[in-house]
Amino acid sequence: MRLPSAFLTKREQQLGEDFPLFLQSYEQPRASGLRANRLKITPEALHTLVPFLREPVPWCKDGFYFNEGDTRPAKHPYYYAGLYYIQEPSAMLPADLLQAERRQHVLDLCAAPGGKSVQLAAQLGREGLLVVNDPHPQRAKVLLKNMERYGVVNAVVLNETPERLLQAFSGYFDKILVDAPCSGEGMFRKEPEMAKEWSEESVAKYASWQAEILSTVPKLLRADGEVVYSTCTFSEEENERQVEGFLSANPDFELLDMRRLWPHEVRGEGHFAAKMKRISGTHSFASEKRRRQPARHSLSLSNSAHEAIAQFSEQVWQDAKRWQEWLPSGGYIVERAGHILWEWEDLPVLRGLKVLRSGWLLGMVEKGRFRPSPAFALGLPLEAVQAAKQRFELSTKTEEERYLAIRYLRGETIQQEGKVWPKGWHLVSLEGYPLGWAKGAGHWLKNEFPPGWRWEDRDER
Ligand SMILES: C[S@@+](CC[C@H](N)C(=O)[O-])C[C@H]1O[C@@H](n2cnc3c(N)ncnc32)[C@H](O)[C@@H]1O
Repeated sequence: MRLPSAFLTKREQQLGEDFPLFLQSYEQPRASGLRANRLKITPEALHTLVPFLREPVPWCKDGFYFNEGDTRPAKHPYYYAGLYYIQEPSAMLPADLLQAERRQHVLDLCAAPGGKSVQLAAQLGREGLLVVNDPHPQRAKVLLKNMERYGVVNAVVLNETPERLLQAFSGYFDKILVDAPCSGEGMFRKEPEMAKEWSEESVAKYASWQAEILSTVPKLLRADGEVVYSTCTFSEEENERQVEGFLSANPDFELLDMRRLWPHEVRGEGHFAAKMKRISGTHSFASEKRRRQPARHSLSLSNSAHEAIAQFSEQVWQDAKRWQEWLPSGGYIVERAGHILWEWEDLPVLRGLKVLRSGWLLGMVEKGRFRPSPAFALGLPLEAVQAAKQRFELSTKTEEERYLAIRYLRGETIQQEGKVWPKGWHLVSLEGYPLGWAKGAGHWLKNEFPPGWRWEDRDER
């Protein structure tokens, strides 16, 4: 691979006698990894279920290596059920360093496509609020899709600049991840095109953007809150210098931890992460920004919406009220223009912000009928799958079964000899994990797996 000479000179100055080892790392195959999605499955259970996992990633308890040559993990029905996220191993470091805790307010400021957001969501569990943001409109859409695919129910997805978040979230967050846009020097082995675009000017340009993004953090973070700043680049200007600049501009913060992963020292492409904590000050969320909320667990639904969901719940679970059991605690149901959502109770007023999603989209009420969203299925806990009476269970145990699962994921209508499906909604699951919806129509099962989410390789069997 041809690397820019100014880039090599900089690394030589930075690494000294380790520089030849660094250079040699470009001749090694790159490391590939995936991470168990704890919202669905433990790493131990995933390891038993999936044959292609290799050793654990040392700095991430949910991560594993896999060999690119053996398999394509993105072409497995388990991937569609959100059981794992394919992630470059060193990219697993920053969220593990931040460690979100139950009931916290967490912000992923530069979040798309959402690898670290899913990781933070799993740490948070179904309690607390995860705000994920990306200012790039198309990337924010991918971020939303990933939140839904991975069963994250307590995320707010925004498409904003950091500065504009202040109007709603000043002093609101316990933890913030700033996985900043960077010159991507750690991506050259994976995407050699990036090496061609690299220049000293681009490093300087990113460094100035990073400082600007970081400058909003103190205003968004509460007293004694923590921030992790990370990049997938090597330059000191984008890493240590940013941390130094941040700490000198904000003397109420201290450095808790700072780590670098180098590709010649670990199996990974390289990453930088620094954790800082606010040690003094009284910065706090202005309570007047809280919304006037209905009581906890309350259902502020119109009668017609209530009836429509009850009818749907009776079809799937044979009980009109059963659907409410699957909602996390600490939130409430809202209805907006026919959209039914579960939202976290502590959400501030979002007026004026570009909101792609403000919680768990359960579905829509159209002409008096409830249409469940794909996100509703994928966010359901496993008990909800077990309890479903109208359920279409798929498997990957035999070739035939695996092929049927792929046919569902491709969006095909399902017909099976001698099989009759009662009318109404059926929850589709894969070995007990929720996957989507289908509609019974006698000898047919109409596929409701959404077009943008489908298995695309037509030749795959
Ligand atoms: C390194 S990527 C984030 C990767 C992501 N954290 C993940 O793990 O999947 C950086 C992101 O920052 C976004 N970005 C660019 N300018 C930004 C800004 N001024 N403020 C916040 N995010 C920005 C980019 O659109 C990009 O999606």
